[in-house]
Amino acid sequence: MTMKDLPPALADHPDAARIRSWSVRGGIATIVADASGMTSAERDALEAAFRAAATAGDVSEVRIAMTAAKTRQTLIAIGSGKGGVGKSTMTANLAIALARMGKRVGIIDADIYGPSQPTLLGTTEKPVAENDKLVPVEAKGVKLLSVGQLVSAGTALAWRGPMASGALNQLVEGQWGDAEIVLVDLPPGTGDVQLSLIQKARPAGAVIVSTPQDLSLIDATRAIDLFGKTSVPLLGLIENMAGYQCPHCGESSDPFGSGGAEASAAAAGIPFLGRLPLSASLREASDAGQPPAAGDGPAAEAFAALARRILQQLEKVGG
Ligand SMILES: Nc1ncnc2c1ncn2[C@@H]1O[C@H](COP(=O)(O)OP(=O)(O)OP(=O)(O)O)[C@@H](O)[C@H]1O
Repeated sequence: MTMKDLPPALADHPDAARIRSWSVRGGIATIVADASGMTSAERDALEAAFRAAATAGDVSEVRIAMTAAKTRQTLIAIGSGKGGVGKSTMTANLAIALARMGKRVGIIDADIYGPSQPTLLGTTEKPVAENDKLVPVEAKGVKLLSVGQLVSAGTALAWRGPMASGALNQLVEGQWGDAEIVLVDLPPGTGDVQLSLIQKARPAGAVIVSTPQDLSLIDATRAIDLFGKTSVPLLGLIENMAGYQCPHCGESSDPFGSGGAEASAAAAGIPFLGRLPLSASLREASDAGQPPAAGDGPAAEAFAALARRILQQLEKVGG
């Protein structure tokens, strides 16, 4: 019996294209169907619908195997040498910008010192576990698993090496399903927690976020070294809080100097991906769970441009 012999009720099902093989022997029908990209509830519903549609005529028993081609996620680590440079804000907005470009995107918020992604994406939903794996929540079109969803910020802060690594593994090994790109918001710094997370997650590339001050750039160089030592390709450096445009007179100034990040990137031999200015409205919107990348102002365009450059670099390193 071939696919052409599908019973009419099965052939007419809107998801009939998912049927990979069909056979009947001794009154037992066997269906193999592709369940890629479906949630477990959708998968169960489809299995029940196929079973009902196949039970006709000589068929007294239906065996169904739902398979899912595992989407290989491309992980991109977002790191910084020091805290407070806007790494989490950047991660949330880049994820949304990538999603708006049609990518299926996830975020792993591994920042045990300040897991802020739930706030940035405006969600308080907690992930559930299915088959011992955490199922990411959806917010602003992005899948999210965060340390902040598992424990209080104070608890995470007190974690030491193995505990932190164990918890972070749970995030990495979550049910990322059809997500193509997963951004990993790393804890700031270059210690053991970062090292073991990088070794475990094996990101396809890393992006470093820095502010223009010399001290931040020195720390950024340490983060660059960390990825270099662990053989993770550096996709480039983003300069955040670069320059300030006065909301009253419109005049631009560079309180922390200008050109430092570009020079640091050049010295380290990595691409400079672009800059984002210091902006009170960006801070207010981000902290209120309204990422500007989801809107259509100049900030959304700036994040989209950074996201495009990241994809270009990713292609170059074969990620
Ligand atoms: N370009 C910007 N202009 C103004 N404020 C910004 C900008 N980028 C980030 N911020 C603000 O700076 C603060 C720190 O940002 P964020 O939490 O993203 O930094 P971080 O590097 O992830 O810090 P940590 O790793 O310590 O949690 C937040 O209040 C955020 O809204």
